[in-house]
Amino acid sequence: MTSIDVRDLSKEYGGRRAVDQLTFSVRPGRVTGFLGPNGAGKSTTMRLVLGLDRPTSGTATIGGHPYAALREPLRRVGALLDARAAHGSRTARDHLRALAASNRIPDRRVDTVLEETGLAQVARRRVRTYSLGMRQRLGIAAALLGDPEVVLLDEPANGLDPEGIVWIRTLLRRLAREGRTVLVSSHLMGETAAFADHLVILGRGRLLADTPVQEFIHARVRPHVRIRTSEPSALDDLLARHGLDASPDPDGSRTVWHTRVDDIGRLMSGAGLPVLELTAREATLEEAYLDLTAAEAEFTAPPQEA
Ligand SMILES: Nc1ncnc2c1ncn2[C@@H]1O[C@H](COP(=O)(O)OP(=O)(O)OP(=O)(O)O)[C@@H](O)[C@H]1O
Repeated sequence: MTSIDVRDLSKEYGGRRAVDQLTFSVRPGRVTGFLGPNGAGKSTTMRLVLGLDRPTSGTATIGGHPYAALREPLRRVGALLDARAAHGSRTARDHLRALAASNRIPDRRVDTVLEETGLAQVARRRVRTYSLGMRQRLGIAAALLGDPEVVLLDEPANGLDPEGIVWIRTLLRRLAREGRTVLVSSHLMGETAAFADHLVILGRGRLLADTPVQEFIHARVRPHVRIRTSEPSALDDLLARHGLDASPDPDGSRTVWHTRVDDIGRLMSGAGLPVLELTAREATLEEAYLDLTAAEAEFTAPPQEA
């Protein structure tokens, strides 16, 4: 089983730290979502892992070895960094065949990944005629070509239509189920929550969180229930009597924190209060992420202009 291990990794560009003393591991058999605001250092970290850039200090290894030391790297690690990387004048099929030939990957893999990424019907068209979503699929096809144990994808859902987004989610889940190590950056919180088991979150080049998705959400967002009744003041009295923390919403409903619909429902029916609405609010990854990044902004000085 192959992990990605990042240890004390730093990268400076002209004295500015894009990646700052980063340490984390990406484990096999799960999808790790790689999150952080624009400029947080996600792409730089991926490039360092892939040996496309040299660290200022620290190490990034795959299965204990730097990428540059891997034999037949495409058979070990597949990556999508920039969907524009393919030559526009080539057909998708020729692009993949050239990649396969230079990495001693059997030609039959080309047809397999074209099928897998839904490009088989358009494989003989030149890449320059492709939409962004089709290029994205081609980049993913190239990443999967060597049947690698480790897959790194930088914003793979970029440009995909709703059907493509469902497809990528299913693909990522399958890759993890097959025991592969999958690191995926994204700005789409709803999507990340749908495909990721684990999160690594960066802010200004530093590690902010390395945690299972569910633990992260539950630690940062309180569960709550929304209630609407025709007798709001009686409801307020009832909630206060039971020591429940409630806040009024603009439409007259109440949000009650740290509680469940079953408990509130029982309480209201016991008190004979009419229930017009009673809804459990599931905490979302977006809420938890925004809570983390807001806390981070509060405790970090703004960057100095040069
Ligand atoms: N080749 C480079 N030369 C100079 N600065 C760079 C270079 N590559 C990245 N940076 C800087 O490093 C920082 C991190 O950028 P990076 O692209 O890694 O962030 P990111 O988290 O991937 O952002 P996004 O979500 O916008 O893709 C940014 O301030 C960026 O301007």
